[in-house]
This record gives sequence, structure tokens and C-alpha cells, in this order.
Amino acid sequence: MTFLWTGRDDGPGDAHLRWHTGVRVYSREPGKGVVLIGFASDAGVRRNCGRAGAAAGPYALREALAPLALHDGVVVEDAGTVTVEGDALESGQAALGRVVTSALDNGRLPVVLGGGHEVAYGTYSGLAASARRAGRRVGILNLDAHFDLREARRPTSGTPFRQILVQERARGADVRYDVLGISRPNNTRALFDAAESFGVRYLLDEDCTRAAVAGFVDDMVADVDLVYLTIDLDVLPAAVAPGVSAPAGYGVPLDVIAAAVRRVARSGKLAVADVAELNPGYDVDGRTARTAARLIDTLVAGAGG
Ligand SMILES: N=CN[C@@H](CCC(=O)O)C(=O)O
Ligand SMILES: [Mn+2]
Ligand SMILES: [Mn+2]
Repeated sequence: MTFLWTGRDDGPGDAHLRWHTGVRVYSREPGKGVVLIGFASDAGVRRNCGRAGAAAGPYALREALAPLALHDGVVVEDAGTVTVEGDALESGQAALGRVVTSALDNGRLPVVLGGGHEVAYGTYSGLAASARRAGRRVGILNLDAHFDLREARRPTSGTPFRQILVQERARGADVRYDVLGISRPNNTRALFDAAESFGVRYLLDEDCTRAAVAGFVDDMVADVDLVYLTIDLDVLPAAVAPGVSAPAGYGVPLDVIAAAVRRVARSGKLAVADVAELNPGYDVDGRTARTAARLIDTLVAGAGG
């Protein structure tokens, strides 16, 4: 479904600016600012035996962003949505990758609105194509209760980072993968072993204090040229993020996650970001969508739009 940016209008001019009045259609020309790209998919979640519904995520995220005030001359454009039809996940990820690459090549900060966490393979593919040409080293920072390093017969929402690491190491690329918010009871021993074998650095949810997270983020940022920030909303407590496939029984507090997002956004190295796993069908009064929209606004404001 095509989204129309509409909502409450208090009058003309910057003083009354909101997302729905400020967001423009993506020009596909060189420029600055953020480009929103939807990825309507839950094919990966379904393959991973999760609760379907994340395909409605991009629409619900735009709906939650629309009424928010837009400050400080931030520039946001909307490139529309890549839709995964049926089970055609791989071609959808490739299509998303092409849009991300073109936005990067035009000098923009792509912000992808998922979609299940299978969005990550598409987002990363788009970044990798452009980073490879420029010889830049990429770090992936995943805010997630899960490693998503599953070994599976075919790609799912639980496999994207294994796909990326296997593929990049085979071609000799030194991509770094760090995860904040891992829940020990929600990842099997096999997944912790996979993380160790890939040299993944992580912080458990219980250890995510503001100070620990700040150090963790700074360490990664200092070690890479470009950061891909991926936010799986199930990293948050179920009280603020009930509308996901796998709600957290513990979760990292919102203020800690917001501080991590702000820190990466202000680092000057953020190249691309995505928000994954919003499942509006399980949301409670738009709580998860509103939380996600707030994080996207923090990210966009921090990066300077
Ligand atoms: N993106 C998926 N992540 C999780 C889902 C876990 C669950 O459904 O309980 C995973 O595969 O580990
Ligand atoms: Mn997760
Ligand atoms: Mn995930």
C-alpha cells in the first residue's frame, strides 16, 4: 500500500514543520540528507518459524513518523517501498540492495524501514557494493536480543549476519560484526559458539549500562571506516516493544538504546541504518511503532539529516 504523508497541519513555515510536511519524494539526484526506503517483507520471519506480520512495518513506521516535529533543517526524502511478494526473499533483498547503493552513491544516508531482520542482508549488500569500490572497512552494529547467525537451508530472518560474514570472509573482506543486547536464554549454545568462531564481540542485555554501551560503541567506531547500524526492535523490553515477532522478557532499556543510536549517529561514520521486526499486528496502541519512530528521529537528528 502506498503511503501518503499527511497529518495535523498547524500552519506554513519551518516553525510548524513535521515529518509529513517536510518529507519529499526522493529526487534520485546527488544531494544530502536522509532517504527512507521501505522493505515490506516477512518472508524471512515465516521461514524462521516466527510470527508473520512484519511486512506491514514500513507503513506503520511512516504513520508513526508523520506527526513528529522536524527540527533544525533536517532533509528527509522518501524512496518508496521494496515489496517482497510471497516467498521471493532473495530477489527482494537484491532489489533493496540496489536502491541502497544508489542512495549512497548520491551522497545520502539511507534509512531502511523493515521488514523482518532479513532486511539486514539487503541493506548490507547495498552498502558493501559501494564500500568495496571505495576500499572502506565496514562495521556492523546490531542492537538485538539475538545473534541472527543461524545455519539454515536457505536465508531467513535468523541468518543474515552468518550470510554476510561467510560471504565477506570468503572474499577476504574484513567486516566487523558487534551485537548489543544479547539475551543468554534466547540464544542456544550453538549460536554462542557460532559467535565465537566468527569473532563476534557482544554485550549481554544484563550488562548494557549506559557507560558500558558508550565504551562498546566508541570501540567499534574507532576501528572501522563506515558503520551500518541495524536496530532489531526486540532488543527493547516488551513493555515498550510488544509488536515484534519475538518480544523480550528482559530487554535493554529505551534510554540506553537511544543513547547508543545517538552516539553512532553523531560519530560521523554512520553510512546506513535500518529498523527491523516491527509487527503492527501484535502492537499495543502503536507503542512499538512510536518507540521505533522516536529512535529513527534520534538517529536522523544526530546524523544532521
Ligand atoms: N530474527 C530472528 N531472530 C530470532 C528469533 C527467535 C525467536 O523466534 O524466538 C532467532 O532466529 O534467533
Ligand atoms: Mn532479535
Ligand atoms: Mn534480529
